[in-house]
Amino acid sequence: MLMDEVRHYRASGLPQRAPNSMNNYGLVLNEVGMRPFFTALLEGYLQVIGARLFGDDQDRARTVGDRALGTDDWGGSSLSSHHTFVVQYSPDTDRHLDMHVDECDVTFNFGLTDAGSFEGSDLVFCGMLSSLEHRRQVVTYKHVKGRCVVHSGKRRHGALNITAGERASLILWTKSEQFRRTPTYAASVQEISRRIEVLPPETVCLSYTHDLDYSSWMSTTRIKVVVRGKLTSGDAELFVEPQFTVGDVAEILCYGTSRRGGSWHDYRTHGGTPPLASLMRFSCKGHPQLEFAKTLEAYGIGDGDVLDYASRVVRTSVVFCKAWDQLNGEPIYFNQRYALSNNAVTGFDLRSFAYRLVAPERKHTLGFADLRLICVRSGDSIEDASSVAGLFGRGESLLCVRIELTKWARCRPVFLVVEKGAPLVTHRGSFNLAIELKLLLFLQLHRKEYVFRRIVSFL
Ligand SMILES: O=C(O)CCC(=O)C(=O)O
Ligand SMILES: [Fe+2]
Repeated sequence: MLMDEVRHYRASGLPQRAPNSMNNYGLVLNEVGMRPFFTALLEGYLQVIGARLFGDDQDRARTVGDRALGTDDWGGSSLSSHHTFVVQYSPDTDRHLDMHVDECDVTFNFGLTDAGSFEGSDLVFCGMLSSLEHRRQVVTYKHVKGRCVVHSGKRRHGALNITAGERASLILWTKSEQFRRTPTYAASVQEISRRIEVLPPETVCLSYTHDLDYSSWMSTTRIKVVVRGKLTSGDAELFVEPQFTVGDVAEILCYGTSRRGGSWHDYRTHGGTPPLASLMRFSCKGHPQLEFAKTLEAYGIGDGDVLDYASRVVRTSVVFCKAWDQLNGEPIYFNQRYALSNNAVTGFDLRSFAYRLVAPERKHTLGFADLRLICVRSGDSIEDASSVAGLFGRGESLLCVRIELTKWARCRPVFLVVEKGAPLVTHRGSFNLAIELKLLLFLQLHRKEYVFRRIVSFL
């Protein structure tokens, strides 16, 4: 019945937003008139359970049956508010949920789908946020319809890929405002330094969104796919991480080699034009002309991950962004991308490109000679004859290039040069995902294929 309501609401066209910052599919039930019902559920039933499992020393049970519970006080004795939503997964929408902790103190997660109607999508629980073992696996759970999993919001968890069918869960994130004001709370949500982890993290507990060291732990095994006779520039090699889906790689090739062909999603749902990649043939392990899917199957390629995807496939390039303010502030909009396809790109190429970007805005008042590029790190002017690849400092993954106009105006376009492939950039002591990776991550999560097509090109 609840799922019927969710479907009806979603079909109604009434306003709705994503259930939380990580799930895109589902519905916030509190926002469609159901808050009072779930408040009653919390007050009538769940508070008691919260107190027994995560309450103060008087309320908290020490054992369940003859097993030690081993939980701590997470404000379960005074749970007072809730954020209640439904999340949904399917192979074509949200496929998985990256490792995370919740924005709450105690989470109640009810399975809404028959276990037989989906495959995969197990919930994986790892350690507590502030423990040395927070990236070690503790238990894996397969949802059962009608059964509720109760866990501390601060336990690291995530959902594995769903490989078939659909799954939905009803989730109540509950909070204790009272507990949040205590010093115990402040101490227990301190993230521990990665440096003092005793055992190395387990891959399944790594988060590509939250772990700065994610890529360094991921498998480096990769295969080489050679694309023959499809590119005007000749044969090309593509390195592929084992986690890639067939679709991920096919899409890259598809976008890189041709703008023709439909999207995988439309093709699977409605038929019509197949994606170009499905018509392509590849060579692998000495077998020429293998169908793409077969090539990757031969290597047991699994599911994809966008950071490695970006780091292995989309190589160094120059991203032109405009920002009116701080150099490392959020750029106001994404403007244009210049692919550094080889080491031969020179300062002159960059300046010509920059000129094409700036000139239309300055009407006809800007001559080519009015424009100079400055490497922000060194403060040096970039000479026309210099190699752009050589501008990256050792180990540096972000290089800012400022455009200077001899006739200076208030608005200064700022150009960022990003070496894709390094998910992190350090600038003035802060860590950030490189802009392109943020975009890729966003696009991967939101599956905005039309935008994706515009920014990813095969080098
Ligand atoms: O997929 C699930 O059941 C868990 C979802 C979850 O962890 C969350 O929304 O916080
Ligand atoms: Fe969660």
